[in-house]
Order: sequence, then C-alpha cells, then structure tokens
Amino acid sequence: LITDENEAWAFVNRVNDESQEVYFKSIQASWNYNTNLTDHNSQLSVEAKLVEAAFEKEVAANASRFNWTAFQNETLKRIFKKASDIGSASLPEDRLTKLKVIESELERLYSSAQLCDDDSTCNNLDPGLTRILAESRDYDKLLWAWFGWRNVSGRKMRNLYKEFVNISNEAARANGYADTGEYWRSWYDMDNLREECQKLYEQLKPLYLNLHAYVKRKLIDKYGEDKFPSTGQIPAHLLGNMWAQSWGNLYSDLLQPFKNKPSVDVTEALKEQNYTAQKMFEVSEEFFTSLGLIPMPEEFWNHSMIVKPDDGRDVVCHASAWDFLNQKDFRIKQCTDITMSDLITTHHEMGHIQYYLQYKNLPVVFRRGANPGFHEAVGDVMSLSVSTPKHLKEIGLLEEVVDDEESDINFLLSQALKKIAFLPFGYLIDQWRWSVFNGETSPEDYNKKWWDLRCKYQGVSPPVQRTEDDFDPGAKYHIPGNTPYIRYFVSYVIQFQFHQALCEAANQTGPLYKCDIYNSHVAGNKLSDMLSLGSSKPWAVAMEKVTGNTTMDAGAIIEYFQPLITWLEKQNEGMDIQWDEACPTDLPVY
Ligand SMILES: O=C(CCC(O)(O)[C@H](Cc1ccccc1)NC(=O)c1ccccc1)N[C@@H](Cc1ccccc1)C(=O)O
Ligand SMILES: [Zn+2]
Repeated sequence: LITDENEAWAFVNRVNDESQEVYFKSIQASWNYNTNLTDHNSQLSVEAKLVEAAFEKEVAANASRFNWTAFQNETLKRIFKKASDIGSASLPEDRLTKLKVIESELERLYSSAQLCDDDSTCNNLDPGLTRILAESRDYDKLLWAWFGWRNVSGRKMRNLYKEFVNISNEAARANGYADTGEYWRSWYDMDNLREECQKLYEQLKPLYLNLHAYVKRKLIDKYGEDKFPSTGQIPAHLLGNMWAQSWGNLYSDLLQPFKNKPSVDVTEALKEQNYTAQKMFEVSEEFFTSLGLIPMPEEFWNHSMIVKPDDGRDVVCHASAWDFLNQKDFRIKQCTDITMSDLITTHHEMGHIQYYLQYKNLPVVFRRGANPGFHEAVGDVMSLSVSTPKHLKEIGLLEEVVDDEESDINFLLSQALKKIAFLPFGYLIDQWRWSVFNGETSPEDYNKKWWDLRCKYQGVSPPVQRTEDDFDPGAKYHIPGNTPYIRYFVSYVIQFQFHQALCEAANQTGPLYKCDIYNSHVAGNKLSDMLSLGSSKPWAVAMEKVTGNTTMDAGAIIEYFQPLITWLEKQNEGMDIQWDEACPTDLPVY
C-alpha cells in the first residue's frame, strides 16, 4: 500500500478536477429530466448516473491502494474516507440500472400525477390540490382532494417501492452497512442519532400537545364534534396541508387568537402588491446580502426555473436547489405560488444556494452540509428574522405593527403552526422508512405502520378507512423522491440555536421571537465562518463556530415559544390534551 502522503495529495487533486467534469454532466442530465419529464430525458439521466457510478467505483478502487487510514494529515484522511463511501455506485451495473430506472419512474409518477373531477378539470398537486387543501373549508371537498391525491400518487407506487427497498439495501450492504437506514444515519457521524432525536422529541412533546389541543378545539367548532374520532386524533384532511405537516393556512380565519389585532399572514399583501416569483427571489436575496453574504450569480438568474412552465411539460414541482459542482452553475427549481408559504420556501431554497456558494472552492467531497440538517437550516434561519412583524413592515408587507402582548401571542401562534406542528411529522417519516429498510416493517404492513406512527406521534388520523391496497407514504414527495427526512427534524431544532446565537452577535437584546438580524454583517460573518467549512470538519466543530456549543439542544426553540407555552397551557387548563396511541377503527369507507 502506498504510504507517501504527497503522492496521495497528487491523486486527490487529479480526481477532484476529473470529478467536477463527471458530476457536471450527470447533474445537468438530471436537471434536464427534472424540468422535462420525458422518456428520453429519463434515459439520458440514468445513463449519466451510470457513468458517474463507474467513475466513483474506479476512484474508490484506486484510493484503496493507499494506506490512508494511517495518514497523518487529518484533512487528507477525511477526503479518502469520503471518496471510499460510494453508496449505490457499489452495485453491479445491471442492479444499479434497475435502481436508477425505478427512482426515475417513482419521481415521474409523483410529479405528473393529476386528479380530475367529473367535468374533466384536472389538478396536479402544484398548485391545484395544494390550494384546495390550504383554502377550502368544505369538509367533503377537502376529503375528495385528500383521498383522490392518494389514489393517483401513492397507490400506484407500492410494488415499485418494494423493489426499490430491496436494491437499495443491497447497495448499503455492499458498503458494509446493515441497511439503507444505517447508511443514511452515518452522515451524522453519531452512534446515537436515534436516541438524540427521541430525546429532543420528548422535550418538545408538551408544547405540541398543547398546540394540538387548541387547534382541535377550534376545528371542532368549525366542523362539528361528530367529525372527530373518539380516539382523540384530528382527521388528516382538515389541517390546511396535504400531509398535515404545517397548519399555517388555518391561521387567518380559524386560529388567530386575537381577531382585533393585525394579521401576520402577508399572502394578501403579496397579491395586492402584484408580487411575482422574480420579486420574491429578489427580496430573499436582498436579505442574504444585507448580512454581507454572497449574492446569486448571473447563471442563477439566467438558468433557474422559478415558475411552473405553462407549455404543458411535466416537471418536478417539488422545490430543490442545485449545485452543478463546476463552481459556476447554481440553480433553484420551484413552481412558485404567490403566497407567504412560498416566500418562506424561497428563503429555504436560497439558503441551500448560499451554502453552495460559501463552500464552492472546497474539494468536491467536502461540498456538503456539516450534516444534512445544517443544509436544511440555513434558509429557515433567515426566515425566522424575515417573518417577524417588524421586518415584514420594514419591507412593506405589513401596514402596522402593534407591539403588545396579544399581538405577540398572535405572532407566536402563527409561527408555532409551522414550526411546532411540523415536529412529529419531521420525526416520524424516517421512523417509518428506517423500519422498512431494516425489515421491521414488511410490505404487507407498509400502510398500517405509516398510520400507526401518524396516529401516535402526530395525533392525526385518516378521515376514511385505509387498506394495504393504499400506499400513503408514496403521497409525500420525499418517499418516491428518495430524500431522507430526519434532516428537517434536526433542522427545526438547530435553526433556533443558530437564530439565538446570530441574534446575540447582532446585539438584538429583546425576546428571541422579536429578533431580526437584518443588515448585521457581524451575524453574517459568524454564519459564513460555519458555512464555508462545508463537510470538511465534524458537524460539532461547525456548530461551535456559531453557537459555542457542540450538541443539538431544544433550549432555544423552547425559549422562543415560551410566552405561547404559558398562554396555551392556560387555554387548555382542565382539558384532556392526550389522544389514544392507536388509530380509530370505526372509519367510513370513502
Ligand atoms: O422538501 C422540502 C424543501 C425541498 C428541499 O429544499 O429540502 C430539497 C428536497 C430535495 C429535492 C430533490 C432532491 C433532494 C432533496 N432539498 C434540496 O434542494 C437540497 C438538499 C440537500 C442539499 C442541498 C439542497 N421541505 C420539506 C420540509 C420543510 C422544510 C422547511 C419548510 C417547510 C417544510 C417539505 O416540504 O416537506
Ligand atoms: Zn431543503
């Protein structure tokens, strides 16, 4: 084995340059498919992925000729370690081809699915069905959209997904992991990620229970007690979102605690002011540059897809941010709707691009988040400042800001409907998937396990009977999109730690939920010190750069919501805020 570290550096540098070429071609083919879901583009994208995999396999084989585990230089060792962990590229070509074709088909099934009503108007998820779930207050119309979406999406994926699990696990085992779940968890460099997440969930559960109880009472007022199961869950189609993962759409008319105070949902203002997707992206970019962070490059504005094409093409509308790994091309693909929710999503996606820009000169193997949760947190940290009434007024989206206790509760409740409501959802998706990958959940139990977790953790139940002919996990992008999900749960915790630290750096002295780091270059510098590390250091080192601590901690999110916790506990005094672990059994058949 080669022990000379200079020779190793020469190898690493050559591979780094070659890999930029190979990855660029593969990512470009994937972009072409995502923005035009044709058979031809699917084939080209699969072929490019096979070339990429062959390249990664060769690099890993050459790397194994070096005695890299014994190298002195920590960075060199870290590069070799990452270059040796090649995921599905370790599969034989025929199995890899099958895997990539299945992934491509699952993605297309989800993204091109549409639900037609009797007079043959058809709706995709984006924007049609999403708008119905957000805006309709008609129990039966909501049920039609909720049930129909699952029929045209998840229900069609069950066998493909079963096959996907098997081949994905083959790849994981070929790399020395027990299953795909263990491979995914390895990206956090922790031997106790599951336990840490469970601990965080338990700490946040009381707040979730109180929010759930408040919302359920308001929904019972609206839809009538008879629509709610005796087991205590909330029917999944009534929460303003296709997966009940974020309840913000119920705020203005159903949940705002103090009606006589200004609303904080600026969707109306965005529409009144004729906001376009372009304008939303410019407003978002301006927040980042106000902190001294890097502006979007020319290529970004010229080649991103920020609105759904109207030429009849099928595209993947689910938002994503792309790094073409050539240090030049960075794009967002998003079917932007003019809503507050999409203004937040725009910041979320731009947070990914900012991370890309900050680490673009690192070796390719280090152009990743410190851990996947970090990548998901960047944009959301910006949104925590942008969504404050003070900031929304400053950018002209709110007329007046009333600074009193009731208005604070209004604001904190609207934030909790996004940030607290999400937590059990963010936690349970990969509980389901990890159990599928490690064999605890067999195909005949896919849907039962899904609803067991939904009823237990989220306190949300199916409005009508579900069977194993259904495949409800497939109705959520990240399952057919094969995108891990625990990263969002991690992000929802650490983003408040980052927010707390950046607010301190920006000399924001008031309560955490009022903090706006706008224009603070001190905060911006602290953040870029972390982002520019990419995955070159363990995530605890990156976290310490910003917060001074090295662990995930629910203290910051609890501090942020403290006034609301007190208020909700008073609202729920003397009420039973629990629900049964088990789902209701006496459900109607649709
Ligand atoms: O899925 C997203 C946003 C899309 C994304 O930016 O996380 C995107 C998902 C994706 C799409 C295709 C392939 C892989 C991942 N992730 C990225 O674009 C991404 C991921 C890793 C690094 C850089 C960019 N949000 C989640 C959770 C969420 C987060 C924040 C607010 C609301 C909701 C959801 O909608 O359920
Ligand atoms: Zn994201």
